[in-house]
Amino acid sequence: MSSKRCTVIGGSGFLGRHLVERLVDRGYTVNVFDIRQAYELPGVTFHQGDLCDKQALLVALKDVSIVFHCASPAPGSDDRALFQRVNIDGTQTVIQACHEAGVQKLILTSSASVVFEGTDIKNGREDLPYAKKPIDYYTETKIQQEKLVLEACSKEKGFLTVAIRPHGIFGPRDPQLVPILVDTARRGKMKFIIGDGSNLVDFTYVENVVHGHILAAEHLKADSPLCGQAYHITNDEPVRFWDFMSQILVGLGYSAPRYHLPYTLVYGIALLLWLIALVLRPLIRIKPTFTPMRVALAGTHHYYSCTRAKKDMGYQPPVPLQEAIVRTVESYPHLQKGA
Ligand SMILES: NC(=O)C1=CN([C@@H]2O[C@H](COP(=O)(O)OP(=O)(O)OC[C@H]3O[C@@H](n4cnc5c(N)ncnc54)[C@H](O)[C@@H]3O)[C@@H](O)[C@H]2O)C=CC1
Ligand SMILES: CC(C)CCC[C@@H](C)[C@H]1CC[C@H]2C3=C(CC[C@]12C)[C@@]1(C)CCC(=O)C[C@@H]1CC3
Repeated sequence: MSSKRCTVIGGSGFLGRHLVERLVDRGYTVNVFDIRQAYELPGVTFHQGDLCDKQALLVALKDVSIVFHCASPAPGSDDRALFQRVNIDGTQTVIQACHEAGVQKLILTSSASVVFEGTDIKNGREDLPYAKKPIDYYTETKIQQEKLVLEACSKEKGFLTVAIRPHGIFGPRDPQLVPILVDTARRGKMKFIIGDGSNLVDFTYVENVVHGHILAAEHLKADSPLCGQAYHITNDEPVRFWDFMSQILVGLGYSAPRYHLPYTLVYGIALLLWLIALVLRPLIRIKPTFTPMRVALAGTHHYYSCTRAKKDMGYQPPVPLQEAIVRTVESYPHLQKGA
């Protein structure tokens, strides 16, 4: 079995597709497994299916030595059953399928948010405890998913696992950060800064996240420290949340937010709206823009140390933040003001 044959579960998604493209450039033979096929690429074989379906997975894992698992329901969803089914039950199925197919390495895309409880994290390391009160169902199931994958690591069985924890991924084709930001600005709701605007956050360029995944796959060996460990992968350049948002907005021709609102007030209102939406759900479906989760992310410090990734796999972010912002803004001409 060639060590350069791999399957990317979730390979039609934002991160997954960037990962697939880079793997192909590096001479890997790549299968994509996803519930949807979003594109075609020479040399890439697509397998459409649900990762909860072991038989479908086994076809995509045949003769493969590395599996990257970067599929998840969208974090913004409030469908608890879906998160449980895909992130927990589905990940268990992925692990079983890897065993049956003789896969040697499983690289999970986890999230730095597994330790975030809505309060400040400054230069957080991987040994911070998992959040006892995760901020949403997404985070709750990402914690369980990461535990499952790391516990499955077994040198005896020849099955090695590692978890990559990126934070705030952005870049070309991201369906989330820039589109939500622009939509909010177009509706005239990006006028306010939540809190004093000094909170530092990690935003990580997608190519740097891809680089971290490939380094992890190539350094994961029975005698390496990576086995069964989690690694933060960030741009290693914490930035003020509101400076980052303003740079993207101004780059696309919109005004930067200017007026300050107290964090506790906005968080309280977001919580109230969330409760109202919950009560009214049987009658009408309301999706507030400022959810408690988004307000917490916008108003607190949350940045992480990637010292462990530097030490164990020689990680350095290849694309600096300012260049990443320019590339991202240029990649969304259709979201420019007036377009
Ligand atoms: N976007 C971000 O800022 C961050 C994302 N992550 C993690 O990175 C990973 C990739 O995220 P994105 O690329 O942003 O999301 P995405 O939504 O663009 O991609 C996820 C892919 O998973 C596929 N998928 C979902 N359910 C599936 C199922 N049952 N079976 C097969 N495929 C399924 C989707 O069709 C999609 O193509 C996720 O695991 C996410 O939790 C972690 C930290 C930050
Ligand atoms: C309306 C504005 C106050 C905020 C607009 C931007 C947000 C959409 C994004 C800012 C931080 C982002 C983020 C994530 C999703 C998009 C943001 C909320 C994640 C929740 C995605 C999944 C993760 O694992 C963690 C990310 C943290 C940062």
